[in-house]
Amino acid sequence: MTSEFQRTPIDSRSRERLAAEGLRLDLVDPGDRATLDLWLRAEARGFHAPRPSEESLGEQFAGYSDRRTSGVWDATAAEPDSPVATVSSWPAELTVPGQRSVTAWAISAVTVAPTHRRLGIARAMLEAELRTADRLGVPVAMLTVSEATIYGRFGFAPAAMTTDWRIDTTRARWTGPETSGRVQFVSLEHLRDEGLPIVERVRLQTPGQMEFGGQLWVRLFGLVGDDKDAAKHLRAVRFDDAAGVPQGFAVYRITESPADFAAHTLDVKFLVAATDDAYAGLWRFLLEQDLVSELTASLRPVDEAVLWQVSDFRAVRVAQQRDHLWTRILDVKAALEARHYPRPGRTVLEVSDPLGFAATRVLLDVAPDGSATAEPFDGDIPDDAAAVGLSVNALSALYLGGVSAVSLTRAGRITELREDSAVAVDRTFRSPVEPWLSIWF
Ligand SMILES: CC(=O)SCCNC(=O)CCNC(=O)[C@H](O)C(C)(C)COP(=O)(O)OP(=O)(O)OC[C@H]1O[C@@H](n2cnc3c(N)ncnc32)[C@H](O)[C@@H]1OP(=O)(O)O
Repeated sequence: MTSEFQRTPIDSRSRERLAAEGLRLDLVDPGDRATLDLWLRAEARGFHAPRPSEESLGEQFAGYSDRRTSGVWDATAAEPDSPVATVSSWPAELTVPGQRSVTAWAISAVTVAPTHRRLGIARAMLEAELRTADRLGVPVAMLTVSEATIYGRFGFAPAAMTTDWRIDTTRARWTGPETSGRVQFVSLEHLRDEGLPIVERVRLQTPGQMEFGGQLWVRLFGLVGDDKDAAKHLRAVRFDDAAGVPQGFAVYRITESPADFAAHTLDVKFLVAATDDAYAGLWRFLLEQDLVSELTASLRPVDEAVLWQVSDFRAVRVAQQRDHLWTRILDVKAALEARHYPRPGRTVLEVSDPLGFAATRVLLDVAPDGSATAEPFDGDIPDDAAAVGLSVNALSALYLGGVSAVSLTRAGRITELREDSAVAVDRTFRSPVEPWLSIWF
């Protein structure tokens, strides 16, 4: 059974634009295994990944049953049934400030074959995705990106950042709280079957987290696709509270140091904790492993609390900090009204959008309970309102509450239409919880 978003016809403007180049933009029927196999092979090639095995193709076929999958075909190619470009998308709940969520159009698997690059194929596919989401009434689009140079031109901006941490465990003595629960080993299969409810339980706590399951979930444990060899090295632990209720888990890999058997590296692949106790218990366990001298943890929050739970601040270093989740507002009113705001106030936002979706002027009016209305507004700026002009990119960067309006103003990305409005916008938009997304999609 396919859903409406999968059945919605392919965008006619992009289809016609590519047809004029002799190319066919089309949907892949999720039940058509042969076509999806060719699509998956093209996608793997597009990301310079190895050719997928038959087993992996079979597993991915199941995983794509709940996605909208599109491709571009060139009838003049040597193998005309193989797509020369791929993209897939689906609606997913994205957490926004105030422990709420908004439906967002997740876009993934954007590839164009090297033989067909820079002909405007990606632009046609991306614009088609945005128009399709808009037509379906989805107010925000989102993606995680291979390169930070591609998606700004389509109105996207980074809204949640991430940090890769590197910890010298010989210096990082535990000074955090004692916990009352216990950590125990579980199998990867156990986590696959039992772990997702814990992830779901905490999803609304952090802006930027998204609803996920299926392939994106099992992929974390290397239990699908051609990563099964690598999964042999993974270990999983679960934290149970004093009452025996599972409250978190971690998946990690230890790599032996060839030079020194007491200097292994522990790499944290995924860690989720529903309570502070679980967080402390899992981190302490990971930091106190014998024969390990270094811990690495990638795709973690920029404000990782473990920094404050060890004896030596400088034992914890940032290996890398970068953009991670990019968002793109399509419907300003619906997007802004979906989240909550930390304090009441009024703001006039003049939003520009070269692609048209979000070009508007609204009055954002935040009530004392943090809820807001964002009505189209063409009057004079009210005396008590802040007012700024900004692109849809800048508004999308602000959306999850992790990017500073003051910084964007200093950078020339926001124009104050009334003095000191940047500070006021910051007070309105900033989230007390730093946005973070814990997966790639
Ligand atoms: C959400 C995700 O899936 S992220 C993954 C993105 N995919 C990859 O990184 C896989 C490898 N790369 C590719 O497959 C392709 O090079 C793509 C998809 C990035 C671009 O496809 P193309 O069809 O060549 O892009 P297209 O010709 O439509 O270009 C669109 C615009 O983006 C620009 N652009 C395209 N690729 C890049 C790039 N890698 N870096 C910067 N700009 C780029 C073009 O200059 C063009 O700009 P303009 O329209 O403003 O003049």
